[in-house]
Amino acid sequence: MYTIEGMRAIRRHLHQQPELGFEEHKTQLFLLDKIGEMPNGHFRVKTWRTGILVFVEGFAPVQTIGYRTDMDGLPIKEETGLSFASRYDGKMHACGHDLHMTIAIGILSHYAENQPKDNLLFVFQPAEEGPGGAEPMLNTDLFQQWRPDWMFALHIAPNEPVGTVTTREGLLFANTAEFMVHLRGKGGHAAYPHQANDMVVAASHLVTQIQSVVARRVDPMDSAVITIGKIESGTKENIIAERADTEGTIRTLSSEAMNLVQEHVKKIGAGIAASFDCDVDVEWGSQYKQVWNSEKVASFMAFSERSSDVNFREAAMAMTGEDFGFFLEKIPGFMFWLGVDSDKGLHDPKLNPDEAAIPIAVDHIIRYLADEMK
Ligand SMILES: CC(=O)N[C@@H](CCC[C@H](N)C(=O)O)C(=O)O
Repeated sequence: MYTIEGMRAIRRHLHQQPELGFEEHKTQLFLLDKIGEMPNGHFRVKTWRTGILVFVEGFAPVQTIGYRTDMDGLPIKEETGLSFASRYDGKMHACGHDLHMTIAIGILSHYAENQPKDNLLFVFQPAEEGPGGAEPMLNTDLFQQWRPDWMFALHIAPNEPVGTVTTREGLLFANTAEFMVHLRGKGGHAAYPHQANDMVVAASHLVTQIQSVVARRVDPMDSAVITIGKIESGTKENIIAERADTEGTIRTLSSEAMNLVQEHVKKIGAGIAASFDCDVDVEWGSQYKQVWNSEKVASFMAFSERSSDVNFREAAMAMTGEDFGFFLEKIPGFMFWLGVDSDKGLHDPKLNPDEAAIPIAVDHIIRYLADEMK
């Protein structure tokens, strides 16, 4: 089994080579190497696109338990200044997937040397940040052939101290929908706005009106967030822009609120097109199902509560998204947060999770699985 130093080296290697969704080729090769180095007579290893499935045969199986990690990095320029910072300009493991993968490898290395009683399925899933690897992976014959009876996963929590584990029954993470709005008008000279059709002004109205959907359309007892994370428009201060392109994401606690918000984004797009006499095209990207923890989480919560190696607290719902929700829609299971104590949060260029959380998670999960396989 990997030592703490061994796991740290794996994490740092992965951290240096972040790859975007479905481009995790080097990550896949590196993980396959690590899996290949383990005593693996009872492992069956298959790849799917840039992902990996490892089926660990139990010696007296009555169930198959799945454990999933995501693999991709984000298009963020790292600013941590760490000696092992990303070597790929403009890409960073800023959502902790380097730790997630390391923890999965750490657990797997234990079962390489200690054949489990039940079957285990380790799911190394690509493209969590987009366009979404969970849903297509779930639908493969390969996954269905090894389909677990239940499964679980973790996500790092920068705002929680190391040693803290939190989760809850029911909704943990929100429904999400990415959207892109493309506005097309007529460019021109800054001094002659009446001869042009300014897409900077149209996009500004669009962004402001979209924010009013949450304030004035969603039931305040429900909840939603719309973030426009990107606007691209214009070339120079004295040229009226003929085009503007925006990208955003919608987060809701209920699927009803998601339908309502999407309808209103479309209506606002049509309204902007009419009032600014321009073309507006609303395009939808990845849409993730909520992460809904089944009753299965109760045994993990009870185990964590009585464990002296972690501090357990019940989690609040979060507006983060996770395509692990697609697995949980079809297979009972749960996700939990793992404290990594970073003063910078997820998707921040200075995110710096404390690596001390890695062996704590590995040990906690191995002991939990031992309890579940009794
Ligand atoms: C845990 C986390 O940060 N997850 C991402 C998931 C991205 C979903 C999708 N790309 C979208 O933006 O809708 C998150 O941003 O919450």
